[in-house]
Amino acid sequence: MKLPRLFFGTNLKMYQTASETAAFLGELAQLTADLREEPIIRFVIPSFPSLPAAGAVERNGIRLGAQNMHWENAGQYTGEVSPLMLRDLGCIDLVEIGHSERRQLFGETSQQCNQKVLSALANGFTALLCVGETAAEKYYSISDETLAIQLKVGLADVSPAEIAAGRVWIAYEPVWAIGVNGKPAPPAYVQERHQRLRLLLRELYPGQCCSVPLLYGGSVNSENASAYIGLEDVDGLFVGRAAWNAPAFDALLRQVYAVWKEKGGSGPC
Ligand SMILES: O=C[C@H](O)COP(=O)(O)O
Repeated sequence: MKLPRLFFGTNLKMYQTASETAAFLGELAQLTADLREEPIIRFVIPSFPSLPAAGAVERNGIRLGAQNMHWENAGQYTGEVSPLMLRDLGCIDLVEIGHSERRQLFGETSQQCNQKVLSALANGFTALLCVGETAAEKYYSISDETLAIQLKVGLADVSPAEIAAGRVWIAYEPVWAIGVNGKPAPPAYVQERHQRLRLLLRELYPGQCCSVPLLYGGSVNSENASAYIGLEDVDGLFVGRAAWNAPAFDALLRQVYAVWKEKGGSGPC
């Protein structure tokens, strides 16, 4: 069985003001309007303050996400944003959880990611759970162990029904491959990790793992994107720097879509 859609989106991290985000999204919506009826899920994940402005833009089906979320609806958590606050905006489709910058720089644990995943699902959002090993974990050949822990803990108590509904996405992003100092991962290495993640999902959710798209992220650009999306177990790409202006996002998406169609869709499961 193949996943019937290509997943392609960007995380804007702590870049772009609200007005810049709205301009980016508006241009992107126009450029990619003809792709709306294609089997592609396009998504953009701006900063919190940009979400209302982004929500007001005509997006032509581009989904909008938040970069993080607390698991409680309200409470004494200075500086945090609750699911209730995101729901109230009325424009959020997905919530990104456990990006390596959150785990590495702000000490987020897999248990906290799990609370966020459960809360995101309970609040009607799609949960985009990010997993990835550090350079040290790779050096000690424990990448798969790290990924298994992050996945199993992150998805604890997520029901097969939630999985079947397609409301959990996984992004594999090796920490050492992300950002300006990142080193692009060899495609064969990415395929091995994705295959292991798929096997793990199959064990956790027999018969349902096809409903979970596996996205790859980390220094994706026009040079390497075709190789990554051509991999058997890569269902989509989660891009940073290379997709932060609308023409670049659009061009990369079209390049990737052509390769994805050539390989006959995503999967197998
Ligand atoms: O969320 C996106 C990733 O962190 C990838 O960022 P990058 O493509 O700039 O390395």
